[in-house]
Amino acid sequence: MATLDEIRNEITQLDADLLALLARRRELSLEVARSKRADQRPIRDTHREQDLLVRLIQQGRALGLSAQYVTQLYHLVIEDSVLTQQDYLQRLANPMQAADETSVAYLGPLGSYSSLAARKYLGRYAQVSEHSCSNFAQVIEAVESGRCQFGVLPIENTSSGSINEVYDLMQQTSLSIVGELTYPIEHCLLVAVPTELAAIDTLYGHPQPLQQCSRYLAQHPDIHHVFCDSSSAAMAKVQALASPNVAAIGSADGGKLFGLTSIASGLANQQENMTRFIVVAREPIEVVPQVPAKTTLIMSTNQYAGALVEVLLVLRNHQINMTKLESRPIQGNPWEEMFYMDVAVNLHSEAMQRALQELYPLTRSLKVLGCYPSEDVAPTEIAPALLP
Ligand SMILES: O=C(O)C(=O)C[C@]1(C(=O)O)C=C[C@@H](O)C=C1
Repeated sequence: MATLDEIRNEITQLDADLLALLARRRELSLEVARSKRADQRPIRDTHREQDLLVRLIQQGRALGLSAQYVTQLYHLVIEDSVLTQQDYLQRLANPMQAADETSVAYLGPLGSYSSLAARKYLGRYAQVSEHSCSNFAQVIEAVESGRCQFGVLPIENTSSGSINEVYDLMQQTSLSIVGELTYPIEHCLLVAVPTELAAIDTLYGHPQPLQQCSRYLAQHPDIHHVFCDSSSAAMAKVQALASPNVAAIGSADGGKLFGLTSIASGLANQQENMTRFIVVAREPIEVVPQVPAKTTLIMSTNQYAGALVEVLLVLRNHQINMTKLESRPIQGNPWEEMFYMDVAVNLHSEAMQRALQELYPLTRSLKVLGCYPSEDVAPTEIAPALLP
């Protein structure tokens, strides 16, 4: 019988082979992207994906691998392939995004959810210079002034809803939205020294995570909450205090940067706790027709009954799918509302251009905040009839 070391050596070698194969697969998907660019075909081909998944499930079964395992694996592989192709085509169309180096501003020092999201979004750049800010307005200012190429701002959370301050800042700025990403949020109670929940009397946290964990925190009414500018500021505070009576609320990954350990996890009201971030830059980008796009609009409607309905009818008549509608008061004009809208369409598509022509006379003000690649790579489901 082989020794444990021998078996592990074989696993190590196998893993290296798997990675080399995945890297080769990625190279091939880039070749596909080049060919699709030449004949203007969309990146996504769900028929091809269905065929591929059905075949792989059959092959997997013959090897003793479950359909669920194979499907999960390949959803990930295909997502990577689609994103790699999108990124390639987008860089060709937007030379400003083709450089190896970039800079980004976000809320909170290293370890904040915004910093983790920024790192994920800019993962393909060889070098990223990071600027941490202590509020959202500073993030906007860092990009407006040209000190940073990108700003990453949270816009909505599945648990606590829209982040109004960011919507309000977007009313004022000349920046464009050039990207989006959704980042999973896992809130934990983080401590600096070994302790237990019953000993905690003070909890440091950013108001957003505290709100997202309101139900859990309501079960511990004796714990006093102290608001901080960011989750990292809360973690730094707890690290500095090094007391068994204090904790911070934040991600386990972020906590590690401050030497903190988690004593309770999964605290959010909603189990699927995700934050959607927008990425802003000084110049708008172009989204190539092969890449699914989203456009964000901000508008104020005329003050008569049914004005918003008319706007929505224009979208419906052009078969434009609205993925988000948010209203915010107009600063300085009590009782008047601004509407933010995300629509799943390219700004330069014929449908959107026609809709805009009809929307201008129906609105008092209308501004396009940006058109950017949609990050959703919805996994292809296999029609039951095709299941092997
Ligand atoms: O075959 C293609 O057209 C590809 O783009 C490659 C690929 C894949 O990774 O297998 C990726 C996206 C498509 O939706 C289908 C398949």
